[in-house]
Amino acid sequence: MKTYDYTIIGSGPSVYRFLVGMQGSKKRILVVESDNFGGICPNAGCEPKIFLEGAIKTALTSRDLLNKGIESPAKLNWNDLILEKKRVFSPVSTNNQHAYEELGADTVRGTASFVDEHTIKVDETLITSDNFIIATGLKPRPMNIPGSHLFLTSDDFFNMEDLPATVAIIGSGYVGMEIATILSAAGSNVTMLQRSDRPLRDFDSRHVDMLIKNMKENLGIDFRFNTQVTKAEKTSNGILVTTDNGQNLEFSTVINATGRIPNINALNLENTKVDFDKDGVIVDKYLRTTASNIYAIGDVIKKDIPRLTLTAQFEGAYLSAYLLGKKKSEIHYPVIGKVTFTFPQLASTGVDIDQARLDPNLTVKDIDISKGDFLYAGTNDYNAHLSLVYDQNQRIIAASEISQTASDDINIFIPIIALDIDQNLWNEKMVMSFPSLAFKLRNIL
Ligand SMILES: Cc1cc2nc3c(=O)[nH]c(=O)nc-3n(C[C@H](O)[C@H](O)[C@H](O)COP(=O)(O)OP(=O)(O)OC[C@H]3O[C@@H](n4cnc5c(N)ncnc54)[C@H](O)[C@@H]3O)c2cc1C
Ligand SMILES: NC(=O)c1ccc[n+]([C@@H]2O[C@H](COP(=O)([O-])OP(=O)(O)OC[C@H]3O[C@@H](n4cnc5c(N)ncnc54)[C@H](O)[C@@H]3O)[C@@H](O)[C@H]2O)c1
Repeated sequence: MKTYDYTIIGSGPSVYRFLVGMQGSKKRILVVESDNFGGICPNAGCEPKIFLEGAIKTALTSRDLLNKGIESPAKLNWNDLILEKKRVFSPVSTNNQHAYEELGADTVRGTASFVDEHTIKVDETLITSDNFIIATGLKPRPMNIPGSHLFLTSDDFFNMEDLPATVAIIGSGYVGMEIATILSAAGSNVTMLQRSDRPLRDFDSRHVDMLIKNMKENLGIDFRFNTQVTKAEKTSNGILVTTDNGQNLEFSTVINATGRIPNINALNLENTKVDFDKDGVIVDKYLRTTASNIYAIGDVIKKDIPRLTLTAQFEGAYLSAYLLGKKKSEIHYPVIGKVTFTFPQLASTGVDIDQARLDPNLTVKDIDISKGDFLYAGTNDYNAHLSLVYDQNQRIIAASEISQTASDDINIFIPIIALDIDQNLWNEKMVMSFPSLAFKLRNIL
């Protein structure tokens, strides 16, 4: 039986960066994947999502400019769009498997579970390894209510060949809000059923309110807050859902977007000393679990920082450097940018802006970047707004933007915060392209 130095369970973005870091080390590495190689991001997450978003954004931008220079807005054809997505993304898993092999790893398909701390079973085959790395990510949170088997998940959404006439999305987090934008732009009638009164808790609440107003007014999305679905049943026309406030609502399709939970059930962690709870595998500041030869990276670990592709990759890169002795210090996360790819987009970086508004030592500047000195800093975007947080030294420590270009604009603020760039440095060392938001910052850093 072949034995390995490192066996990795899962093959998502965290693993890709780990393998890049281990390249040339001569370590014997195995990657075990139960589903698609490359994990969620390139198969049923960020990448197919942003592919769909390209067409969606074009159509919605043209709608926004109707009678302002555009005569007939672009109309989406869902069937064509989803077929094109399938054509482009069908080779992704195989390509990733090959890429991992080219990086020096063996690969095997199957579901891994621990037999003991040095052995896993992949389907019926036993594999031994000196060390393991758990990188199994998250999976959709099941809803324990009658009829929940009728609901689709985000994985199903990416293969939905027919556009539903009416769709309910349960949960208004990142996944729910992005799917709602895409489906409503394509022509579905969308209703959001949200348990609390506040979606997207990670983002500035004022900008979230602006986003919801936009999604209601421009996309016609119906938001129902403080609403929980208590049961669902099949009807001749679709699915009838009942809510805790006594509503009976019928939809062609219902999508469960109530969050994602650590994908650890199949691992049989009970056969190891690895500690875990409902929020994930517990690791120390070196990404070591409580079993001395088992590490964990990516979305599956219990952490306070956002669960995103690039934070997962950062952990993969850190762990490879740590295991090769190139890095001895604890993991220190960099300044992180977060985006929801809605229309408009919402993006932020740095400290929590809602908290900053309550802190007497901090100043928040709210800027309408669709008007005045900032006019058309982005595109012809009539809803653009930027909030910046300054510390006592007048240095920017956070930014939040809602606009059609927020996902790119936020990247201006990441180096400003991470490298502590002040007004002098900005104006002396850099000339931004013009017209652009970056250029318009020349007087406000
Ligand atoms: C709809 C959607 C959109 C997203 N959009 C964005 C975005 O725009 N930007 C962004 O930064 N992030 C986005 N994310 C989050 C991003 O996809 C994740 O943060 C990232 O994929 C995490 O990488 P990972 O390496 O932790 O594992 P994952 O990508 O989650 O991969 C884990 C892999 O482990 C496999 N696995 C699980 N259990 C086992 C087992 N027992 N044996 C073998 N294999 C196993 C799974 O099949 C999976 O392929 C999105 C997520 C979703 C769901
Ligand atoms: N653009 C991006 O970067 C992006 C996009 C998609 C996903 N992601 C990542 O994927 C992960 C999962 O995102 P998500 O949107 O699935 O989860 P989430 O936790 O962000 O959102 C889930 C939402 O569902 C609501 N909810 C929970 N139970 C409910 C119930 N019973 N009824 C009604 N509402 C309910 C919650 O209040 C919350 O608003 C996140 O970690 C995120 O970082 C990122």
